[in-house]
Amino acid sequence: MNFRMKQPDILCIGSFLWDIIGRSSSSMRAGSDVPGRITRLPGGVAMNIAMTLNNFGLTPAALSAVGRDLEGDELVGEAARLGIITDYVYRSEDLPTDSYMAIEGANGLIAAIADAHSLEQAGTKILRPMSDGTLGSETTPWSGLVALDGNLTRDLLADIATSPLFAASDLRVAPASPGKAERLLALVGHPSATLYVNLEEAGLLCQTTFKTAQDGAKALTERGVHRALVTDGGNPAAECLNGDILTAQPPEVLVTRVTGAGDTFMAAHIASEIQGMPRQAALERALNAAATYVSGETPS
Ligand SMILES: Nc1ncnc2c1ncn2[C@@H]1O[C@H](COP(=O)(O)OP(=O)(O)O)[C@@H](O)[C@H]1O
Ligand SMILES: O=c1[nH]cc([C@@H]2O[C@H](COP(=O)(O)O)[C@@H](O)[C@H]2O)c(=O)[nH]1
Repeated sequence: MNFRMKQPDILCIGSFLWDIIGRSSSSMRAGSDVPGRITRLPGGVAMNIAMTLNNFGLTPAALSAVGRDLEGDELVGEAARLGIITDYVYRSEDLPTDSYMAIEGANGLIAAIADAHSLEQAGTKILRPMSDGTLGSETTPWSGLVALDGNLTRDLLADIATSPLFAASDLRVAPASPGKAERLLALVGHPSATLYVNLEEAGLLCQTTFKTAQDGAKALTERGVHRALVTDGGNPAAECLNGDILTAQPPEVLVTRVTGAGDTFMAAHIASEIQGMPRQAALERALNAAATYVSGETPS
């Protein structure tokens, strides 16, 4: 087997796009026009998860839609440079590479727009390598890990929930944003999916608000989610599987960044389970890794 044909440890399905982030040290509001810095970084939830899994020593493969434009070439090149397998990405002739734009002031995120239209329009084409025999087929489906993000349309998520292509996979699912959290309702009732959500997203999925991660995880599984992991910032997180609830408290840290905390938690949890850690130990390691990340260091 040559290097290019390296078998992935996990398929990351969802958004691979460019994040364009404008940051200013001034406090901002709607209509502000202030000096600051504008950066462009690889982003999209599936890309963020893939990058973090890579930091934990895993080899992820991307399943996504990326345009055959300059932005797409650069994005695929950057992902490959970071160690992500990009051979299975659907490169569209007519759809542009997606992007996400956010404005952050001294007073936090002012607003963001996610333009994931190409991913949405490409639909099932992004899954072709799972059906044409490259990574699997209906008769011999992919039987490893899958990290799925909630940027896919609700219809495609509903197809995935019943598709024979995913019947043997260990499906780990993350919402794309609180605004898209409800799309994950398509996976309620799936026999083996694990959902990774924060407390707000747990509430959105259950059309209520929860006081603790424990309540959120319990309610999600009672509604038909196979396994739920719910985080709550610096407060205890919970995992519920078959009515059995585990909780653990993240260590106290000085917070210097929060964007990406949930992705770090999910990637560290998946990596810990691949290494054979039992449930409580995997939960604790993931909480430690995410706390280390928010404190400004790079966990591994
Ligand atoms: N203030 C904090 N102190 C310690 N750990 C934190 C803090 N905020 C986040 N974390 C870590 O990041 C994880 C995910 O954070 P959370 O805010 O719940 O998710 P999201 O980033 O998805 O909103 C937490 O479970 C914890 O491990
Ligand atoms: O509808 C979406 N919103 C946000 C993201 C991604 O999520 C990250 C920022 O989200 P947060 O601030 O919640 O960490 C960015 O990388 C962005 O590309 C996405 O894929 N889809």
